[in-house]
Amino acid sequence: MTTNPRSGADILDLAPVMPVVVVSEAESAVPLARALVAGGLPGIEVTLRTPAALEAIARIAAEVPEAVVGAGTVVTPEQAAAAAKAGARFLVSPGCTDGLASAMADTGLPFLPGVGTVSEALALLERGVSEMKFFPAEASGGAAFLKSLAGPLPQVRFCPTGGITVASAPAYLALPNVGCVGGSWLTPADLVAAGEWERITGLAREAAAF
Ligand SMILES: O=C(O)C(=O)C[C@H](O)[C@H](O)COP(=O)(O)O
Repeated sequence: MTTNPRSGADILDLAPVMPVVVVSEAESAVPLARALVAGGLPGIEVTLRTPAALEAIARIAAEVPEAVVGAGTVVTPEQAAAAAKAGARFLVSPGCTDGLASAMADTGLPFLPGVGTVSEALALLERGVSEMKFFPAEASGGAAFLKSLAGPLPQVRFCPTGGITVASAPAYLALPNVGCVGGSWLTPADLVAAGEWERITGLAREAAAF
């Protein structure tokens, strides 16, 4: 069984790539998680964008103990609590407010709050948070932006997400302040709908080797 992450750093260290998945049917959650784990990616961010998301998190937590399932797209305090109740082992948000950061901290789970600017990163540092999601990565300046931050803010490590592909991931991962990258390219909707689990394992294996 994979160890539960206890800090933001533990989340970043799960694997080079964090699959960001949108689950439309709760029935696909378990085989999807198994396919990613088989490819070497234990950490899975299930976005709270679909009605099936909380059920998907609960099923993965109960049935795939080798996976470390987290909730993504946490945008309200209520969602943070609901995701924790469903069995999420970490939380990820695309942006952050004081209220959301407090709600995520109150769950006792490790979390990666989202930032897109230096000032947002500074606000989180003031709260003692030094691991963050950088979103939307490509649209907000990409690897060049994060490279610029490594000088003034060397204590912050990021999981850039948003527009990253198998081709652009290595440039991010080469930076000292990037722990892992997030992306949805590992679980294309058509492969999930068709139950093409072996092909998803293949995409995961390629990413796990970064
Ligand atoms: O839902 C969230 O919480 C987000 O922050 C958005 C996702 O992380 C990105 O949509 C994934 O990015 P793509 O790999 O470009 O699909």
